[in-house]
Amino acid sequence: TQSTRPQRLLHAVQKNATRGDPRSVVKAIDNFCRQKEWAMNVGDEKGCILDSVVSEVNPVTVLELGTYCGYSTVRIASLLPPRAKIITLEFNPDYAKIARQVIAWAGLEDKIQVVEGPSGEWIPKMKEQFGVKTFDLVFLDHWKDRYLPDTKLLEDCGLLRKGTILLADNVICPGTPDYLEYVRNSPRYKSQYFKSHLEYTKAEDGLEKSVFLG
Ligand SMILES: Cn1ncc2cc([C@H](O)c3cccc(CNC(=O)c4cc(-c5ccc(F)cc5)cc(O)c4O)c3)ccc21
Ligand SMILES: [Mg+2]
Repeated sequence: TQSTRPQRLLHAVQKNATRGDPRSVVKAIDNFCRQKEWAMNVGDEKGCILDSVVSEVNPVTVLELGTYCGYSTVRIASLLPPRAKIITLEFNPDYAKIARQVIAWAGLEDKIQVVEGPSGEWIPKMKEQFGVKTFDLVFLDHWKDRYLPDTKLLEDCGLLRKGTILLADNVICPGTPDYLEYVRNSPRYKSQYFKSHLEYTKAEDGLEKSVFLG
C-alpha cells in the first residue's frame, strides 16, 4: 500500500538523522521538505524565531497545539531546561503515531507528552489530568480557526498567568485574522509580529508573539 507523507518524513529521519541528536532530526526534516516534499512544519526560518523565543522565556511548562510530525515539538524540547516538560495535543492518530517515533528518534521522550485528542476537550482537563498549574509558553499551530476559541478557553480555565507567552504560527498564511485582531486589540495582551516566510517557500508568513498581562 502507498505510504503517507508523514511516513516518508519519518523514514527520512530514520535514514539521515543520528539517534539521540535532536538537531540532526530537525535538519533531516528540513532537508526532506526542501528537496523532496513540502510539509507543514514550522520550518527553519520561523524555527529560528521559535528557538529565540523559547530561549528567552526558558519555560518549565509548555503547551503545543498541533503536533503533526513533531518537528516543532523536537525543536522546542531540545532547548528546554532539565525538568521542563512539553505537552503537545494532536487529534489525528496517524500524525500522533509518526510524531511519537520522530520524538523517540531524537531521544526526547522524557520531556514530551503527546496527548491524542482535540484541544477543545483536553484544555479543560489539563489541571486535573496532568497537574498543570499554568503554562509558561503556548505554541499554536493547529487548525487556524481554533486559535481564538482555544486562547479564550485557556484564559477561562486559568491556564495562563501574568507573563505567559503565546506564540502563533501562520498568522499570515494560511492566516488567523480573528485571533490576530483579538491579541492585538485586547488590553490583556501585548502583541508583536515577527515577519518571516511560509516554511520552505518565498511566500510571506510570520509568528505573532503575545504576552498575557493577567
Ligand atoms: C483541534 N485540534 N487539536 C489538536 C489538533 C491538531 C491538528 C493537526 O495537527 C492539524 C491537521 C491539519 C492542519 C493543521 C493546521 N496547520 C495548518 O493548516 C497549516 C497549513 C499550512 C499551509 C500553508 C500554505 C498552504 F498552501 C497549505 C498549507 C502551513 C502551516 O504551517 C500550517 O500549520 C493541524 C488539527 C486540529 C487539532
Ligand atoms: Mg504551521
